Amino acid sequence: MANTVISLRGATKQFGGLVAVDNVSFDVREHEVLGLIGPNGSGKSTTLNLISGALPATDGEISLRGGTITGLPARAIARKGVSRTFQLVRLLPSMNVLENVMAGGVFGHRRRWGQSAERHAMQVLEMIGMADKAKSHVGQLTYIDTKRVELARALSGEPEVLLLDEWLAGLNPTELTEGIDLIHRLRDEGRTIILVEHVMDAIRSLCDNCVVMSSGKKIAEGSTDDVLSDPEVIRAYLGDDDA
Ligand SMILES: Nc1ncnc2c1ncn2[C@@H]1O[C@H](COP(=O)(O)OP(=O)(O)OP(=O)(O)O)[C@@H](O)[C@H]1O
Repeated sequence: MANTVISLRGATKQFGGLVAVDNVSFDVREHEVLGLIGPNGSGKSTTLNLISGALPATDGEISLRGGTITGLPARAIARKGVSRTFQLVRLLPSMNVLENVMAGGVFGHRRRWGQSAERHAMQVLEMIGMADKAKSHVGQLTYIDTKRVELARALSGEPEVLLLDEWLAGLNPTELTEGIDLIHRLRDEGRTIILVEHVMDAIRSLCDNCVVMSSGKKIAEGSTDDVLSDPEVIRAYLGDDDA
C-alpha cells in the first residue's frame, strides 16, 4: 500500500464556543486524490487551514510523512511540502504572471532562485496552458486564468501535497470542463491532492476516496462511490426533513 503523506489524528479547532473541526482523523496516501466534502459550514476549509498552518489547531496532531507539523507556522509547512490555493484567489497584483509563479518556487518546498526559478515557473505555466501569458499583468487576466496562475504558483513549489480549496468555484460551464481536465492531468501525474469541492461531478471523476464532514465531525470515509451512496451522507446533504 502507498505511503501515508498526510495524517490527521483528533484534529480539533474551536472558535470560542463553536467546534468547527471536531476530533477529525484521516490519512492521505501518496498519489491519492482525496475529496473533502460536506455541507456548507461543516468545517472543510478550516480543516485545510489546519493542515496548511493558516490556523493553529486547538487539539490533535497533524503529520507530514510521519513528522509532526502541528503548531508550525504556514511558511514552515509550505517549505516542508504542503502547497494550497485559496477560496478567494490571492495573487501579487504588482507582479506579472511569471513573477507570481516564481514566488511560489522561491517560497515553496524546493528552494529555487534566479534562472532556475524562472525556468521551472515557465515549465509549470506550459503545463497549465498559460505560457503565452507569462508576461501579462495579473490584473488583465480572466477569472479562470487567475485561478490557473494561483494553481501554478502552488505547483511551482513542487509540493508533496496540494490542497485545493474550492478551486472550481465560480467557473462557467466551459471553464469548469477545462478546470476538471486540468486537475485530471495533475492526477495523472501522480500528485497527492486534497480537494475541497462542492462540484459533485468533479468529486466523482477525480477522487479515489472521500472524507465527509458534517457540523465539524467526520461522518463517513471510503471510496467515492460508497460514500456518495451512504444514507447518512445523503441525509447530511439534504437535511433530515428531505431524507
Ligand atoms: N475564523 C473564524 N472565526 C470564527 N468562526 C469561524 C472561522 N472560520 C470558520 N468559522 C466557522 O466554522 C464553521 C466551519 O466553517 P468552514 O469554512 O470550515 O466550513 P466549510 O465546510 O468550508 O464551508 P463552505 O463549504 O461554506 O466553505 C462555520 O460555522 C464557520 O462560520
